[in-house]
Amino acid sequence: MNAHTGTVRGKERYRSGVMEYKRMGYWEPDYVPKDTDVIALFRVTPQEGVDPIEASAAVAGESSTATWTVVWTDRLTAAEKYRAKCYRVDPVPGSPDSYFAYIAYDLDLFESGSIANLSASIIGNVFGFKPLKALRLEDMRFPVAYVKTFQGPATGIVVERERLDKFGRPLLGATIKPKLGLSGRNYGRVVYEALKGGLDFTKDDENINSQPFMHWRDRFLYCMEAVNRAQAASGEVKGTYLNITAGTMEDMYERAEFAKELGSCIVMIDLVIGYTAIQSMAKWARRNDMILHLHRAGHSTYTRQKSHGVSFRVIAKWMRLAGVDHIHAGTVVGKLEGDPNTTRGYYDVCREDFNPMKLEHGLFFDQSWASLNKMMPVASGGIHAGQMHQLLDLLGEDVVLQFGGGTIGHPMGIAAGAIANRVALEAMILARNEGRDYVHEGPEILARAAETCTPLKAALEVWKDVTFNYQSTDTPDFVPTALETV
Ligand SMILES: O=C(COP(=O)(O)O)[C@H](O)[C@H](O)COP(=O)(O)O
Ligand SMILES: [Mg+2]
Repeated sequence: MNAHTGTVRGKERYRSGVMEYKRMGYWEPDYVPKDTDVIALFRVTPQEGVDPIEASAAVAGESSTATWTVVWTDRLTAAEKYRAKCYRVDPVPGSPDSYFAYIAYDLDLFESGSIANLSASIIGNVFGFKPLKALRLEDMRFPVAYVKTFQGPATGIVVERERLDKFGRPLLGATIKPKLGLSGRNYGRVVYEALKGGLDFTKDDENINSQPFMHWRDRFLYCMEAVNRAQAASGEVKGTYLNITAGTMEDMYERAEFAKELGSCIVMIDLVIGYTAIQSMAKWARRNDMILHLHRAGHSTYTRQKSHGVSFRVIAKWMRLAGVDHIHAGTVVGKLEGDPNTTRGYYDVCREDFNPMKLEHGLFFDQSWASLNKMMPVASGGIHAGQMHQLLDLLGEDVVLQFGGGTIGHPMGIAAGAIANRVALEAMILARNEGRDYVHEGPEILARAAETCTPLKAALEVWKDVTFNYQSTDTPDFVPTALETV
């Protein structure tokens, strides 16, 4: 036995019976993670009376090689290597019942290029484990050797901008509303008005697939007619995310092929199709020069609560590996959950070559992306033209700003809604480029632009009081404090 860790070794280790996970070798406080290890950080809330170290070692055990009892067949394997090692357990600041457990996994535990395999290990069983009251996967660090086994975003931000011929500003989009019920022809009219008015993209909603009121082929045909007409009218490249989500892979491929045949530059999938389907579509998108938009439909069922589930930063990392080009990543100011600091961390995962550890943004590890393409984050959900200065400040330039209600709900019509958003954006970009303090002067810059743009004036008037100021549920655990000097 190792006196320091309590790990049992030799013949005793494999005596039949039940042994604590920490004694079986899943707790190794002296372990220094290798550059090639995958690392996972869990927020562990043990049941009352359960030792946090044992609870964390159990997570390491059950997410790698262990079961509830000693098995002699371990001896037929390189068990010491394959065992995941919990090497650090820290109390969570301000939360006396939970602990951050750092667990290292040898690279050989994972199949190359498979999110399904990775997630089956890391989140496969452990979330239902009885000694734990709750468990959350907060963050992961992937070694370069593993990152390189994935394709990464099919197109990437740089090539997307080149294909669209749009530079130096965020892209503008809109989700077609109402979400359900429009016929193909009326749907196409909304797309046309929004694109002709000045948006770059329109988008199917997450639950628009092929319903009795509008079969998918009708939607694709009318939408692409709208795109082509709007391109001709504006002289700009336009796109509409045709949602190819369907009940089977065969149906998805059929829809994707039809979108391509009609000349679409972009297709869309929902997160609910599953990791393997997402990776298949990313490969299809790469082969077919298509931008791949991902709507994170369903994510809040497991990402929103801090004590249990999977942080969206982990989903964002998995999706960059899996190879989507666009990912919904939050708006901060809109109608859906999004703490500014936590959201900033997601955006960094999408857009940086290298993420330095930044606890105040929820990033627990340095992460190199090894030249994988960057993902374009998409800000969508309850945003409007009056927030343009905040959106530019909080989310930056490489982002799609998507105004669904904030385009289609405009009192003067859909095209006017699009004009309002485009003029607000261009006024703000101009102010930024002129070096003005556009964050503080934002309302004034918008009001000035509205003097010569009636649609913007109407948008500012109708949505002037709309804010969504609620408490965030997913805030970082660490805040920077000023260093005291004497
Ligand atoms: O339909 C919308 C937004 O419509 P609107 O612009 O009218 O509010 C999107 O599905 C949500 O933004 C998704 O949320 P998230 O982007 O956070 O995943
Ligand atoms: Mg939606």
